[in-house]
Amino acid sequence: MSSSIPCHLPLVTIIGAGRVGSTLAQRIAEKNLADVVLLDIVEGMPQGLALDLMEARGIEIHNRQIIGTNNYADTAGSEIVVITAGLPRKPGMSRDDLLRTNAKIVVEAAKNAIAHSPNAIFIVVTNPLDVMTYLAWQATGLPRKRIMGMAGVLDSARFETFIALELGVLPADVKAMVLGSHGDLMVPLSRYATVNGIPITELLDAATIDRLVERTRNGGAEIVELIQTGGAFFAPASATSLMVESILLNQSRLLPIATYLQGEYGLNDVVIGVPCRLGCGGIESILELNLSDSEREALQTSAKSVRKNIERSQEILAAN
Ligand SMILES: NC(=O)C1=CN([C@@H]2O[C@H](COP(=O)(O)OP(=O)(O)OC[C@H]3O[C@@H](n4cnc5c(N)ncnc54)[C@H](O)[C@@H]3O)[C@@H](O)[C@H]2O)C=CC1
Ligand SMILES: O=C([O-])CC(=O)C(=O)O
Repeated sequence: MSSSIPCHLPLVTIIGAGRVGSTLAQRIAEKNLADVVLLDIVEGMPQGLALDLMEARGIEIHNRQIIGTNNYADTAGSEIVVITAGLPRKPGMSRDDLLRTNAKIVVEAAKNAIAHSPNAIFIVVTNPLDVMTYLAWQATGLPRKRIMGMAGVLDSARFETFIALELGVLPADVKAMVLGSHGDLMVPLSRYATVNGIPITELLDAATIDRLVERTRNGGAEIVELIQTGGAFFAPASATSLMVESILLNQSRLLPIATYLQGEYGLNDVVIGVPCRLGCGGIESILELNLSDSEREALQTSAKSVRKNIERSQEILAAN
């Protein structure tokens, strides 16, 4: 019997089978979104994790393939490549302290992956996020719509969580956006945060909102201090899987995404989080919000610090 229905299922490669990468593999497979290749430099580890995830399929009731590997040839033809390879920070460190170690890892991963999946859309997760996304963009030579960083979805989810906890409401009823870099200089937009359409400025006083904004800015470090041996991974994996889903299902969701700017928000040649529509071709458009003077200034300050670290990264890579 012949059929014209293609048998090909989407393939997502995750480079770095650590805590974020392996949890993301689980999310993607259990949501039935795609088959997954989990790649790491450590031999045996991605193979073991993949086998473990495969053995759960009957119980979780899905039939996605999960392959563990140390060989980029196994990633060939991926629709999406997610880069989570690299060190996480330890207590007392900033994300920027990871620049020296992670720059080379991300550039190598991006080059190897694009060689086998020239049509893929790339999502970078490794920290420091905005600089690593810039380096992956440089290394692959991809058009900016096909390479982006995950941070804003996570930072916004944290802000929404803290608002929901404060008000005692369902987290899914809270909508907020955090723009800017993935660091202390991120820009949570309180003015645009709502609970089912009601601005939070109607529900919380200014001092409380400031406290929640500060907790959001410190959201990653709060978890690093508690876990001690690494950073957050459940919510980061959820945030990344939401981006993967928006691409694979062509949902055109409007999400804060770290993207290469060419004049938007008055910024050039820098990667930073701004609202983007995300669909099957990648970033379909960038939304330029009307920002207040202080919000615009905060975004400029945030971009300035990313730019400084991009310059540092170029020196580090040139010296290697
Ligand atoms: N953008 C964001 O919002 C977030 C970013 N992160 C970042 O994601 C990265 C990964 O975090 P975790 O999964 O917690 O760390 P982890 O240490 O659990 O996993 C990292 C994995 O990368 C692998 N790796 C190292 N060099 C590699 C290479 N050259 N090729 C392939 N794999 C390689 C390691 O063997 C390890 O398995 C860190 O840089 C962390 O800071 C984590 C959470 C949120
Ligand atoms: O804080 C970290 O190092 C990991 C991360 O980026 C986050 O959880 O936001």
